[in-house]
Amino acid sequence: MVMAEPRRCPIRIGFYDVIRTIGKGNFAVVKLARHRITKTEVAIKIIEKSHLDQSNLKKIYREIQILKLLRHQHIMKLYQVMETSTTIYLVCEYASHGEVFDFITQEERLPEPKARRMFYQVLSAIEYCHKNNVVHRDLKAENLLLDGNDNIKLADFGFGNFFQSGQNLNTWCGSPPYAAPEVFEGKLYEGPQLDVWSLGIVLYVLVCGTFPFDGSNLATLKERVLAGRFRIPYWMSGDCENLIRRMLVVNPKKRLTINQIKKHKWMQTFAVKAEVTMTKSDTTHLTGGHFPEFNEHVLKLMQGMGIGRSKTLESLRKSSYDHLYAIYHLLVDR
Ligand SMILES: CC1(C)C(=O)N([C@H]2C=Cc3c(O)cccc32)c2nc(Nc3ccccc3)ncc21
Repeated sequence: MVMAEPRRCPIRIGFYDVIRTIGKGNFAVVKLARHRITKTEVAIKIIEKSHLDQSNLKKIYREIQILKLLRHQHIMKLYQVMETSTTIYLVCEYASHGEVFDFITQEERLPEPKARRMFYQVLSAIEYCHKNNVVHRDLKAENLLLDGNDNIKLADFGFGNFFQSGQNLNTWCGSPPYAAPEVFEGKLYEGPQLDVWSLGIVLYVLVCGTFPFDGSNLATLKERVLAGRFRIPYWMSGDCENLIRRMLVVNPKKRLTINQIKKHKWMQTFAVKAEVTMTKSDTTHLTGGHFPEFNEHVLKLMQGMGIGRSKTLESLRKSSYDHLYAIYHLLVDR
C-alpha cells in the first residue's frame, strides 16, 4: 500500500490557511487560520447547515445580524461571512489567550484589582449591547475570551436577542449556574436585568473562583437561586460584597442597573479608567481637522496590492463582510 503523500498544500478556506482546530460545539467547529495576504490570525466558526433544525438556523442568522451591528473593543469582531449551500463560515478575530474560565481555574481566583479591570471591560461591553437594544442572555466565564493583551472579548451571541424596554422575553437561555431566578421560574423577563444577574455571577466567579449558587442537580440549584442566599468568603472586601449583593437580588426590579454598577464604590478607581483600551480602528486618524470615513493609509496599502480603491470603498460602504471588507479591517486592526 503506497503511503499517502504528506499534505503539501494547507487546507484553505477562502484566502485563509487553516492552522488547527480550537473548538468544537454541537453544530460548529472553530479553526485557527491565517489570512494569506495580511498574515493576520483569525478564528473561523464553521457551521454545517444540514445539522441544524429551523430554529437553530434562525439563531445563527440572528447571531450574524447582532455581530454585524455591534462594534466595540470588548466584543468579538466579525470580519467576513462566507456561505455555501451546506456551510456557513464566520471569520472572527482570534482571542489568543482563550477563556477567562481557564484563566481563573489556573489562578484559582483573581485579586480584586485584576478582577475589577476584567469586570469593567465586560460591563462596558454589556452596556454597549443594551444601548443597541441587544441582550446577550448567555453571559458566563466560558464566553469571556482574552486577546493577547488579556483584554476581554465577549463571544457567542447564540442566545443573543433584540429587546424593547417594556416588551418581555421568556425563552429559557444561558447555562444554569448563571441563570436568573425569573428564568428558573419561567417568568416573563425584560432582557437587561437578566444580564445584570449573570454579571453578578461573573463577578463572584472572578473574585472567588467558585459559583455563588451551585448544586449537585438542577432542582437543588434552582432552590438555592430562588432563595437568593450565598456565602461570602471572609477575605472579600466590603465594597465588593456590597456590589455583588446588589446585583444578585432575586427581584429583577430591585437589581442594580448597569449605570448604578458603574457608579458603585467598588468600581471607582483611577486604574479602571486607564485600563479600558481603544483599539487602533476606533481612534480615527485626525487629518487637517476632518474625520475621514476610512483609513487612508490602509486604502493605499490595498491599492499597492492591486486592490482597486473604488471596489474597496463600495464593499466598506455596503458593509458587505466579503474579502475586501475583511482585508481592510484586518489591516486596520493589525
Ligand atoms: C470565533 C470565536 C468567537 C469562537 O467561536 N471561538 C470558540 C472556540 C473555542 C471557544 C471557547 O473555548 C469558548 C468560547 C468560544 C470559543 C473562539 N475562540 C477564540 N479563541 C480561543 C483560543 C483558545 C481557546 C479557546 C478560544 N477566539 C475566537 C473565537
